[in-house]
Amino acid sequence: MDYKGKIFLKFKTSIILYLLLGIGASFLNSLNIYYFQKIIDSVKNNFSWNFIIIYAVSMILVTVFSYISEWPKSKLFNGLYYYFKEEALKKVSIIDYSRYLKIGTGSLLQKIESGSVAGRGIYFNFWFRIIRELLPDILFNLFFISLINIKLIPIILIGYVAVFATTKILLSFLYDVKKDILINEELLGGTLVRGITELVTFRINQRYSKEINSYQNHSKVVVNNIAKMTMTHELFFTIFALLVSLIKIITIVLFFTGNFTITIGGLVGLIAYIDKIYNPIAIFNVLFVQYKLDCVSFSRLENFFQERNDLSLVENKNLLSEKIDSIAMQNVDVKIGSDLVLRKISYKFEKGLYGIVGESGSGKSTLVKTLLGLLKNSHGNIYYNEKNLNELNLNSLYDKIFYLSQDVPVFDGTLKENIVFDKEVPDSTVIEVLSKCQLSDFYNSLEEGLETRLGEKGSRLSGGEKQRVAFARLFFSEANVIILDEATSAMDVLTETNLMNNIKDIISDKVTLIITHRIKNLNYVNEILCMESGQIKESGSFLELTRKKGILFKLIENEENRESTHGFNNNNSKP
Ligand SMILES: Nc1ncnc2c1ncn2[C@@H]1O[C@H](COP(=O)(O)OP(=O)(O)OP(=O)(O)O)[C@@H](O)[C@H]1O
Repeated sequence: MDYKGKIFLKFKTSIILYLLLGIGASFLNSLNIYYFQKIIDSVKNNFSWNFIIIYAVSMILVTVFSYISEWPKSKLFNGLYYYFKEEALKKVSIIDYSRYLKIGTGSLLQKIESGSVAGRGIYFNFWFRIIRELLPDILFNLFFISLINIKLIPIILIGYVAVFATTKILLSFLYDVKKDILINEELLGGTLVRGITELVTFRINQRYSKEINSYQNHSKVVVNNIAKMTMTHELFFTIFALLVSLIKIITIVLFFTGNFTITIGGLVGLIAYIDKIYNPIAIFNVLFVQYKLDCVSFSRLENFFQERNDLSLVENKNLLSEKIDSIAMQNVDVKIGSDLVLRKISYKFEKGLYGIVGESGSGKSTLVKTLLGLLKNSHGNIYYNEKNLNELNLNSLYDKIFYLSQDVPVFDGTLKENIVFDKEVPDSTVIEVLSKCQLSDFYNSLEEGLETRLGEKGSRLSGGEKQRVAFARLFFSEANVIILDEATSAMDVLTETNLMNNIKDIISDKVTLIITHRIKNLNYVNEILCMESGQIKESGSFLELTRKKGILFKLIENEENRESTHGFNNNNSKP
């Protein structure tokens, strides 16, 4: 992806203004010195007001340019940083789901943060600075020095080589130190985020002392290296200042020994130019070290930008405009990495209720994620009505699917937002739905009612309450495929039964798939699919399968054993 072109188009006005103002200020600064030396010389000869006016105007303009520059500078500095993050968010919206799983959220967040800072560094701190400041400073200063005495140019150029070579040696050391700092800072970031997000796990497993120790070790390395880096920087600028002073002294000596002819004003101007002319070289070397490091961080973000997209979201044009009456899977295989997780699945779902059961890891969620188009089948075909899923535009499919995953189902918004999203719905209707979802008591306990914020990942709700809030969405959905992946797992059996009774009317005339580990009460579904090792091993009605005494029967037995082992049937054991 060509970011240079994209960035230029997005920030065209700010970039042009910022560069032109920088080039203009550089020119005016050099012009200013030139006229200063002219003023000094004119004192002895014939004094000229013109020189003073140009000198004054150039000084005033530099200040004005510098003030105006703050506008594009601020826009570019912040804009570039947020631009890369926005691009990352756009990428997440279309990335192939299996690639997203592979990268991992924590690592992705870190890549986006450090990549955005590095991307800004590459364009704003390196390229823009070279174009608006360093190159113009060199060219304009050389030009005006040549006006004072053209013979000085070769001497200045020799000085350039000396400054460049000396500073380069020091900076190779600086690069290694900075690289070490970056690596340890990333580790520090990772440890801190983990420590904050995993409070319960780490506290109960008494892991914090180990985490804090590891944090201290990395922070010690960072602090020491920053001190080393500061000293190298200072050494660098000290040596640079010494070199420039040496060049200035040589120039003055050459002048007084009569080795080249120049006016007093010319000498003053020359000394001022020498002060400025080597700065860009020194600054370039320092910037280049950071640029190389930024390129490493940015390339990680670029790799993410180049990850495979889900073409069904991006390119497929086939829309699913009609209602979904059936989903047919024909000989479907699904691989995650190199593992074959679903094998030869053939099944046709029609309007009605389907229970999907099986031991943990048997492939239930994978089956559902494949039907949702998140995971891609490596073999076989899936048809929604008669349309092949792999040729459908997924967004047109998602308009017709209601899905509750087993992950946290609510977000940090108000109770009402969590249920209706952006739809305009009267509060009274939402409150009615809350009662159907067994949430009346919960709702009545809220001081701010529907406007109550649920907190990050619904932190102020119990597990079962979160799931019931998510269920309430179903009453406002127009989907005709309903997929519930362990969506009632955190509810007690009575609440689950009442809730399922209340939604039965909504779900029974649709294609409804219910994944659950609570099997013995699953007699209300039309058909049950039993999965084992990524295959559908058994299917049929609850009665048929229990009579058959096959997998379903065994699963129910296991469930009952689990319950009695964990004392869930306490009532039975009471005298
Ligand atoms: N992101 C992943 N990377 C690698 N393997 C995975 C991934 N997700 C699932 N799997 C593997 O695929 C298999 C099926 O997992 P799946 O989540 O579909 O099982 P499940 O039947 O839904 O289990 P559970 O009842 O515990 O939720 C498992 O062996 C699991 O380890």
